[in-house]
Amino acid sequence: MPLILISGYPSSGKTYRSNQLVESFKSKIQASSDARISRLTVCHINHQSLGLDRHVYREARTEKDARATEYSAVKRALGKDTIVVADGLNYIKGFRYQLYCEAKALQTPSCVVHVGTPVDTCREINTRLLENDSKEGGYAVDIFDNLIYRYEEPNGMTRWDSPLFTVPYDDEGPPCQDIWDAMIGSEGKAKTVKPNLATMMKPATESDHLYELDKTSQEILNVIMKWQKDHPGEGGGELPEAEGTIELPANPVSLPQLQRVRRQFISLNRLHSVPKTRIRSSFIEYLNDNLI
Ligand SMILES: Nc1ncnc2c1ncn2[C@@H]1O[C@H](COP(=O)(O)OP(=O)(O)OP(=O)(O)O)[C@@H](O)[C@H]1O
Repeated sequence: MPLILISGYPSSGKTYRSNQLVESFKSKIQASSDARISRLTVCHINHQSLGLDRHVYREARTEKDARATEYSAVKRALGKDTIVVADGLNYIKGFRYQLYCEAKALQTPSCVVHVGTPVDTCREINTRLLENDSKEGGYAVDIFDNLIYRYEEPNGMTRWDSPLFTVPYDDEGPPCQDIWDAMIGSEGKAKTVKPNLATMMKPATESDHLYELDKTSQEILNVIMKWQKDHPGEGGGELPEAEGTIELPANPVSLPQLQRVRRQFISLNRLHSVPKTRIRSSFIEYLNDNLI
């Protein structure tokens, strides 16, 4: 069932907003006479429920383990009659992308709720929590600064961060009704999502998987660079390829920019392997999402 991915700076109020959302959804479920709705439950997954400590962010290894724990908890809960609220920093774009793929593979919708508390307010809250030695939270200052620095803000233009709901600090609550409509449907009809190429991925068995990822994505980059060279000054363009159309943005794309997206794609698909026959189309899809 649907995935609601919460994202925000450290101490921005992610749990505060998640609790509001969970309460609102529970009331809706309780009040519904539709059997498809009343059998739903809401699963709120966060550091507390997973027994994780904020110190995991001090080291790359412990942070990676914590992310893997969150990932498996979300994946497990998604398969049931459950609305999953993944309340975490979820600050890495690639991590949000992977969770989006998990939801999509189950043909269930997902959205991102960005807790848009400004940095200075987060810092004030964090300082207050630290001073009060609160059990509620508070990050060591260096960890807090580092997480702010690394935060990759959700972008509603990309498939995996959309629909995107932003909650300003002064708002009374998140737009619960809009989120409910997007995830469950205004008529209470369970929403389903069509799988796409990026989500129909199966673990690769080919031993040359990495080689293929590298080679195919480089070929696509060469096509783009050649097109840009042959069409100087032409803003944007659509390059029909055998397995998808590359949509180039109005401004020319530099090679380092393309290489960055390519590296991201390769590292994402090392974990979430795309079959050899779909590498080309998946990479085109990924480029189109990232070159806007
Ligand atoms: N919009 C808000 N209005 C009032 N209080 C808020 C708001 N946002 C956060 N708070 C308060 O700030 C404190 C920290 O909030 P919360 O624990 O939800 O942050 P968090 O982002 O989940 O933290 P963490 O990054 O540690 O998971 C809590 O005491 C919460 O009640």
